[in-house]
Amino acid sequence: MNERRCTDTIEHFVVSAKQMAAIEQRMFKAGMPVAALMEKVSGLITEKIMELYPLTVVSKIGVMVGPGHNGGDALVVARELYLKGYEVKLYRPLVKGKELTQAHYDYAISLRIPVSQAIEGLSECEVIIDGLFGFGMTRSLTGDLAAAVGAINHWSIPVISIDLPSGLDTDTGEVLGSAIEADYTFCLGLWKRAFFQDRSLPYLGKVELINFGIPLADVKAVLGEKEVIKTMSESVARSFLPLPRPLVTHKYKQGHLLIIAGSRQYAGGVILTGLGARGSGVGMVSIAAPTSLKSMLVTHLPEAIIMDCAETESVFGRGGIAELPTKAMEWDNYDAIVIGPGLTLEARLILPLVLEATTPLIIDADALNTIAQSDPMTALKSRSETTILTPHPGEFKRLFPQLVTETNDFITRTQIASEQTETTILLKGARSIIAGEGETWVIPESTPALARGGSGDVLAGLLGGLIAQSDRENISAASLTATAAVWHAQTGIIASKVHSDLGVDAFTLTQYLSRWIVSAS
Ligand SMILES: NC(=O)C1=CN([C@@H]2O[C@H](COP(=O)(O)OP(=O)(O)OC[C@H]3O[C@@H](n4cnc5c(N)ncnc54)[C@H](O)[C@@H]3O)[C@@H](O)[C@H]2O)[C@@H](O)CC1
Ligand SMILES: [K+]
Repeated sequence: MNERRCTDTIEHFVVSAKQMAAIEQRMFKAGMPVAALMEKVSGLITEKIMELYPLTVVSKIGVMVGPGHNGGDALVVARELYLKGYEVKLYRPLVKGKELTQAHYDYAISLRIPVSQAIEGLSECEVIIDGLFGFGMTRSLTGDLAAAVGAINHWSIPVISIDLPSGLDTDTGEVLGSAIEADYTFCLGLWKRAFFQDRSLPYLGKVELINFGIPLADVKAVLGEKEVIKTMSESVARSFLPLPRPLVTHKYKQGHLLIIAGSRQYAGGVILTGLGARGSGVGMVSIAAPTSLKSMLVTHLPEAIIMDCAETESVFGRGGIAELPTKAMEWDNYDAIVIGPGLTLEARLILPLVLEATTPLIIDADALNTIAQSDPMTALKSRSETTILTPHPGEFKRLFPQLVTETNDFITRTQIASEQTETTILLKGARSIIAGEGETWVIPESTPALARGGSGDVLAGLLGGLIAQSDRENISAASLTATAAVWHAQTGIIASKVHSDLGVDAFTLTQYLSRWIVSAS
């Protein structure tokens, strides 16, 4: 990988609870005192809280204290805030705790920081700090603990969770019994997997990583080569773009993308895919679509070469592609192919041929549903060139029903599916996940404004256009797929700032694709 694309910093790594514990142990073994690390981390959290809620605005702070080191962090934060002049009140539902946590509790009592015996004692607070459980949470919350979490979620008091909202599984983001719905979560040291699982998003609130100086060597030693999961940041994604363009070039040198899409029933998907490709900057776009769509496509995408295809009978109102013209199947003419949007299940007539193409292939929408009806593993594994699948969770389930039953973890699911099919997979969601060729990427930011029909068609075209014009010798398909996912998500964010979360229809989205690139300069 090109050196300027530095993803080797702490902010990029994503770990499981087990890996985090192992990394922490290496630091302790090397001599870092546990208590010193807790002081350092909690000092940084205290600063953040004071920035968010200065004493001039807020004075009463409630602190929930758990039995482990998450509770220890909370007690150090409570002490520091108390010493700064805040009115702090503790709630500690479990009397037994780890030694260091107990020591901090004893000291807090010696300072006369008040303790409430019931959660209701915190109901008058202006902010609540959740230090019940961190990555050591192993069992479901029940009894008083679950009741306390329920009470806090019911009040409208802002909650700040330390490390992660108590009650969430650190890896899968599942709610174990009951979980805090935080307004802010300060994730400590390294991103945990839960932050990139869609189901945990309603609990996390705004998230921030508190970097307290974990040595990179310890992270790498624990993760090894195989278990690395990284976030694709905007700056890294930008570094993967085919820029600057060479001064002397021509359209076919800037990539030629073939889009195979559309039907009479779903005529618009092919336009949106074409507009997504246009936004990618790709040199040339060819489109194979049913003949009745031709004049419409020429109107919307005058720059594209339209190859009209014989249509299937519209018995079910489908009017899909019956046959691809010979010209379309001269695969060597193309640098990438996108197949799927709006094809209907008539895709079965052409898909076997397209799978044989010796060109990078992006498979989306109805092409995925068609593959799901046959034997996906065999169909995909037999391909010689790069294959990228872009399912949303419904399509993923149709393709890999067994995996969905076997694992609750969206990241693991994507990784296994990629290994089994020897493809790169983009599992689309509020936090999209990409796995391919041994790499795993997660996309840290997006917007619900993108939850609109056609949004995926735009992404397929954008991704196809990017793959077609990129230096594939040096940039992996997984990196490019993650780049397209960041580009798409950030475009949604930019467009929603102008049009609101309700105003980013798929066409509007295409009009903002270049803004993300320009926004960096
Ligand atoms: N990783 C690091 O380098 C650092 C970690 N720190 C803190 O340490 C935390 C992890 O500490 P711990 O490993 O002590 O884990 P936790 O503080 O998350 O809690 C573990 C304790 O809770 C108990 N427990 C788990 N589930 C329970 C349930 N449902 N009901 C009742 N008890 C339950 C366990 O038996 C254990 O005693 C992190 O989240 C973070 O806040 C920081 O202090 C400093 C740096
Ligand atoms: K917590």
